[in-house]
Amino acid sequence: MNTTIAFVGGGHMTAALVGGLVKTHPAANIYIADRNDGKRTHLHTKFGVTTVTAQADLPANIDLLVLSVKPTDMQPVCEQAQAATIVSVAAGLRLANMEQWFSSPPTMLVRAMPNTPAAVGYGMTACYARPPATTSTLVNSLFSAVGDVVWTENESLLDTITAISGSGPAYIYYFLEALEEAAIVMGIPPQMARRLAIQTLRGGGEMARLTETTPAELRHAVALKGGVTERAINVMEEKQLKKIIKTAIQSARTRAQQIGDELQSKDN
Ligand SMILES: NC(=O)C1=CN([C@@H]2O[C@H](COP(=O)(O)OP(=O)(O)OC[C@H]3O[C@@H](n4cnc5c(N)ncnc54)[C@H](O)[C@@H]3O)[C@@H](O)[C@H]2O)C=CC1
Ligand SMILES: O=C(O)[C@@H]1CCC=N1
Repeated sequence: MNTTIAFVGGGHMTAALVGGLVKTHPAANIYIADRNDGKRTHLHTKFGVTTVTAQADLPANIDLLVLSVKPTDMQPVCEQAQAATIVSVAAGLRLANMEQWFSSPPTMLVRAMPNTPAAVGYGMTACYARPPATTSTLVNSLFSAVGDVVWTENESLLDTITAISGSGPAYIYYFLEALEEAAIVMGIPPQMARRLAIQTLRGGGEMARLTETTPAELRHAVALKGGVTERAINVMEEKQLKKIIKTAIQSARTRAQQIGDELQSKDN
């Protein structure tokens, strides 16, 4: 992918995308605008990319512009944005809303929801394009360089996807914290506890990915009747852990929808 890619916003999500991208894409073709000095220094030092203070200082010949600021900071960024293909990774913000903000509308506008494991090539990104049912090869190559990509023709699904795979890494880290803390409380040395927890999560995920077996069947193959694991699963069932997780995810989806509503009502 020998294209010029620029990012507005050099925060967590951009750092993750660029971290994955530089493994296959020349750093010389990546530009990042961020008003924060520390973020610019960090990104330049770590990845060798070019950083600028203001969006207006980005080069004119950008093939792909990724807008990666907080949803509430998007309007002035869109007003200044100039590129044939523009991608927003902002949670909640709807494309119909964004379209009203461009003084120079792009030919292809995409709303994407990536996640931070893009940094290590294991990202998951969902995309929706305007006009609907179109896809962009350029945008697809950006996100497939850092993981898996799906396209949807239904923009509202992106709010749900945000709560599943956009936020999902945080749920996984939370579970990891719990696994690790349980191990330490029961006497395992901290370093070993982390290793046990991470490799178990990694192995479980990889096995679920590589086999045809369903997650429930994989679970039953571990939780033997009358055995050890069954006791733990029973406690999780009694405490309705699945219900808690589903309620939590619905709450995250509601927040994504709220962000979209708030930005829309600000515009009307
Ligand atoms: N952090 C995550 O896991 C994910 C974040 N997102 C989305 O990505 C976007 C960025 O999120 P983060 O990187 O986590 O936020 P962040 O707060 O870490 O980074 C935002 C950056 O934008 C910069 N900025 C704001 N306005 C600017 C402007 N006009 N010109 C130049 N720089 C400007 C800030 O200085 C900051 O460094 C958000 O819209 C969020 O919804 C999407 C998926 C996952
Ligand atoms: O929490 C957030 O708002 C962003 C969107 C998905 C993950 N982080």
